[in-house]
Amino acid sequence: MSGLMFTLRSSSSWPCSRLLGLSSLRLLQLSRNNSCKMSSDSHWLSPADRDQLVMELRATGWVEVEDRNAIFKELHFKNFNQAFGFMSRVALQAEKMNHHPEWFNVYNKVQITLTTHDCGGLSKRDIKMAKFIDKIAVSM
Ligand SMILES: C[C@H](O)[C@H](O)[C@H]1CNC2=NC(N)=NC(=O)C2=N1
Repeated sequence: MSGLMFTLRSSSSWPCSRLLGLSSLRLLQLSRNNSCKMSSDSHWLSPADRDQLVMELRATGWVEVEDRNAIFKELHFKNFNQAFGFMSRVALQAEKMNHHPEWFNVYNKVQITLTTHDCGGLSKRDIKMAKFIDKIAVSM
């Protein structure tokens, strides 16, 4: 079924989102989810796939972020050199995938949060990046 396409002309006092009864955040989420699902590489995760894959990542120390559709892990290395070397490897992979972590480093610790901003939540890219991170971390 083709989507209903229409143009809303907002009056000076009523922005479009109010006319639809939708908050602007919800509109943003809907548009992002659509762009994620419609993206040519279809990285969108079904709820069932998401739950299964996140459960597998829990086994290697990933946890779900409470108020976000994201996953988090804290990694510890022998020293800063090793931590930074790890981050360099992940950075190259992030550029290759065009998918970048949210991360924080202090000395030998690296805290990583993965989510797909274009989708407003987890996508297959996050799973792929998490598995890459786990692989590199054990090789350091
Ligand atoms: C313009 C650029 O391609 C996009 O912003 C890419 C870059 N890296 C990204 N990284 C992550 N984690 N999520 C994204 O949606 C994303 N989008």
